[in-house]
Amino acid sequence: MSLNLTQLIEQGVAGKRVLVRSDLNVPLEGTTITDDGRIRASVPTIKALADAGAKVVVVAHLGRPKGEPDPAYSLAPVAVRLGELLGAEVAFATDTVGDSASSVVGGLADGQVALLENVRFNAGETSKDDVERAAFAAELAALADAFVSDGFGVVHRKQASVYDVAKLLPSAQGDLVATEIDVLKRLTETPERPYVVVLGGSKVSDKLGVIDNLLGKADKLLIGGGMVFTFLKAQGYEVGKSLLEEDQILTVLGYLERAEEIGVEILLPTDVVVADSFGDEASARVVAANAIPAESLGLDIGPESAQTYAAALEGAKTVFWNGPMGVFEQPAFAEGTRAVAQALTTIDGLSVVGGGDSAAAIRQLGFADDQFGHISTGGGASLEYLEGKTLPGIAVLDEATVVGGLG
Ligand SMILES: Nc1ncnc2c1ncn2[C@@H]1O[C@H](COP(=O)(O)OP(=O)(O)O)[C@@H](O)[C@H]1O
Ligand SMILES: O=C(OP(=O)(O)O)[C@H](O)COP(=O)(O)O
Repeated sequence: MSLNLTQLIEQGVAGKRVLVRSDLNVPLEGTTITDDGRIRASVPTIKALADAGAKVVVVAHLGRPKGEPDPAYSLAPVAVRLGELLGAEVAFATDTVGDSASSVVGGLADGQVALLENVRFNAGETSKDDVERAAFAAELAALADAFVSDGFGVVHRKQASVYDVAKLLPSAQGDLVATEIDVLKRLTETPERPYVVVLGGSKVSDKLGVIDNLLGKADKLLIGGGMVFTFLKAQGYEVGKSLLEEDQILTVLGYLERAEEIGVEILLPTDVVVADSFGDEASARVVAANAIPAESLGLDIGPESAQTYAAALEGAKTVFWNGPMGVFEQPAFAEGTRAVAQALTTIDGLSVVGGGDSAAAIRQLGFADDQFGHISTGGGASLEYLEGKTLPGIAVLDEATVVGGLG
């Protein structure tokens, strides 16, 4: 069992430098943060440590820069927002493990917070070479006396600031990671029935693994978004220019057959909103799902399907939703996502929304976070957990212990 945050704090963190891995990967337009959900979710762990008198050193990534500094991916705007949410200025280091980091961390008073520049500006962070990654992790570890893993969105990544550093410092699990895992456990171990899973979005092959694992657990699976068309094709329908993963058709057929055998309902849309080209709102129109014209592409589930899906969610006691039902970024293709979100707000039980785009979608459509049971900060991480995979950033903490206090 890994150490939790309270246990670490009880070891005495006052005056100690605690490195916190948070997931502050927020959407930016220029330097404007368009959804600060991940920063908000990271605040409680950082604040608990600061309140206990620790010198808190936050390490995080933004986007996928190529292992070298790239101003477009600077965390500087995030430091400002984090400071606003904490109610105290956050010292920002303009590098991750260089002179600026040393001097900022060295200058921290007890209870103060610093944020290091984007950890992915260093090739060692994401290197596939264990030695190179460990060397970079050692540079990070040199900045701190203890480590707290709180970036749930990255616990499925075997990266230096998530995995290797936990082997070098007394390490504990942060409260955000603990909460996320608790909720996901409820989805996999003893879900209250009926249990409905809604899957959409565009990363089709990423999500098929979850279907494999959840088929035996859920009562109903509702399919939306870009996933729809691989299913329709598997059933022998034409899908025009819609998103299609040809190499997954056989896998999908297998799921459809297994679902029928074990009595799990897989719902597919009966109508679809199509357009002549991607995002062409002017040409949006509703067609039957089995009659998608060859020259058009499906960008949302249709109104009849939206109603069917909302009805299928009625009375559910457990719901997991990952991936928007359509290209919600544009009003003409947002209604399917809105209908599912609306239905989720009426669930008398546990509703979990996972995935960066799904969370952004519900906020963009005007829903409030507290209308849902839990909004996960990790899309890929929650999917991998539900697939039954071992998450490196979680597993490594089970090996880490604090022996004899923090010294
Ligand atoms: N029918 C569709 N065709 C293409 N893209 C779609 C379709 N439906 C939804 N999308 C897109 O899927 C994206 C989100 O997918 P994904 O990243 O898988 O979700 P999440 O981040 O919630 O896991 C959105 O940008 C949305 O526009
Ligand atoms: O945005 C994230 O994941 P998500 O899109 O799966 O929710 C995390 O910050 C992880 O980022 P990564 O997928 O670049 O490792």
